[in-house]
Amino acid sequence: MEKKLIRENAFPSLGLGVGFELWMTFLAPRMIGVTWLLLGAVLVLFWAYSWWKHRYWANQGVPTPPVVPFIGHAHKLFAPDRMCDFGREAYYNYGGSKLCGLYSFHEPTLLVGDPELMRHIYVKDFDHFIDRRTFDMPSEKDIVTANMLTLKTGEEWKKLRAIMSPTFTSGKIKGMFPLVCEKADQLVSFCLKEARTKPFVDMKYNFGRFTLDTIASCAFGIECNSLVDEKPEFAKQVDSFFKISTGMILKFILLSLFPKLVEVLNLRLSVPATDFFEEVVRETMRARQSGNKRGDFLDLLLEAEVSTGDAEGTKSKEALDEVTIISQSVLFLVAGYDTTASTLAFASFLLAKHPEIQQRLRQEMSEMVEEHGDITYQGIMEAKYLDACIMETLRLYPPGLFLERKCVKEYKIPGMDVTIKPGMIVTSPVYDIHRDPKYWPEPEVFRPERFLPENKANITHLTHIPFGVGPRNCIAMRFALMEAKVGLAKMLLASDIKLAPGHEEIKAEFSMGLLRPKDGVNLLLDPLKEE
Ligand code: HEM
Repeated sequence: MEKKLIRENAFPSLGLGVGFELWMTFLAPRMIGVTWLLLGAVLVLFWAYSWWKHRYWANQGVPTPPVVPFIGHAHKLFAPDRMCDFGREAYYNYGGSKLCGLYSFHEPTLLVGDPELMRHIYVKDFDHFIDRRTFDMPSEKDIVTANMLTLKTGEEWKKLRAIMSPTFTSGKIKGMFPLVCEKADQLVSFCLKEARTKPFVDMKYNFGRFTLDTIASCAFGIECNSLVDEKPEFAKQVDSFFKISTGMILKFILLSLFPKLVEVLNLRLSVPATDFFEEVVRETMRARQSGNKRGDFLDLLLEAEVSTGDAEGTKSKEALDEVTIISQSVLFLVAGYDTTASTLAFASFLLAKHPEIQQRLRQEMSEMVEEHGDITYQGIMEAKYLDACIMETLRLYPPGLFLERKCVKEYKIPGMDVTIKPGMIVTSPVYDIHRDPKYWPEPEVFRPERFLPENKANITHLTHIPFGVGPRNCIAMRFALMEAKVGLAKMLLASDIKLAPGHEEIKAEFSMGLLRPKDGVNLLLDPLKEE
């Protein structure tokens, strides 16, 4: 009776009466039970679906690290700080040194570390793997990023790459040499000035200013003055490209899972600093169109706007649109900045840690100056120990941790029963290959001699790949090497580089596929000449 009263009081105005009581007493618990049962069934079905999806590699006899239902390995692949450790685990423990299957949620991807297999994928059968991963960037705000060469696909990529490649012919690089030397001299003065007033010099910061000023000057004739201005605006803006926020990672996860939602929400995926560089390039283009030609990268793109002629000999304009030109220009400024600066920073740290190697390199530089009268293009190109030191630095610290290609035509891996389907991503773990004791005895040791001409025959083909592999490798490799060599040679001739107390070890940051020094590279500089 008491129970009944309470129920009636609880629903006084609804007038639910006896029927409701019946429902509450007998049917509701059953309904709840049925709902749980249905939910459980859906979950089991979804789990079974996930399990079946994650059988993809096992069915082809390809090893995989343990998978987590539904997410596969995405929690490790998308976590910037875990990605590298996971790559190493897959490389050494799950067959990645040959090939290993991974899952980004339910999407199978392949990790290929075997040099012979890489030769097939990246070089010989490149027409099956011409693209990299693409992102649908529907927002107008991302148009500059979406049109960069790095994201271009198929024929469009081929055409654009052919237009951009002549930027770095031997003749053009030689022509840029005096400009690079000028910027390197500014770098040396700036560093020595800092050495007089500060307890140590942050070489990552300073090399970053040097590489930014150099690429801006060589490719566009823009003077950034990052080594002269107190508060260099260019440098501040370019730095923001390399600060990866949680928001950005979440946006990319959203993009890979729900591209339509990103489109509906009109989310911006590119870094806001892109707008700053877009404006700089627009201004420079306006100056060029009024007649100032330099024969540099920007001119190449602008001239490609008016290339003519088809098979029948009819004149046709094949213009590069303005957005395409701006996109490649912004890409060059950003790509030309961090990679070379990190290489130089790591090299100077390694030389500070190994004074005997530093001394041998300085000796080679002094002999070059004695022979040629100054640092010359020919002298730099012929300096074998300098080349070996840069190559060994790039082996230990390759700025790009992974290479990546997207399959565009079904591909059967030679000699194996494994098929790669169109759309599948193939990656290669550069960092792990570079430190694999199978290819590099005592891999953790900085030993430039490995790259001297007499020892080069001992290096297995495609086990030293800091600039990538095949027709889609780094477009600016020869320029980057020349720039790094000039910067390092000038620094060594001007100053002894030493470890700073409390900064004897270097911390590296493995972030979104890029390897960079963490928290700068702080060193002591001891000038070799009276100032
Ligand atoms: C030490 C310096 C550098 C290193 C280690 C480096 C490394 C790389 C790597 C690993 C790739 C991908 C290659 C592949 O997928 O096979 C790449 C691509 C690229 N790099 Fe570099 N890079 C450096 C300097 C530069 C500079 C100075 C520029 C521009 C001025 C530049 C522009 C590019 C561009 C545009 C691509 C995309 C090529 C394409 O998709 O066709 N890089 N770089």
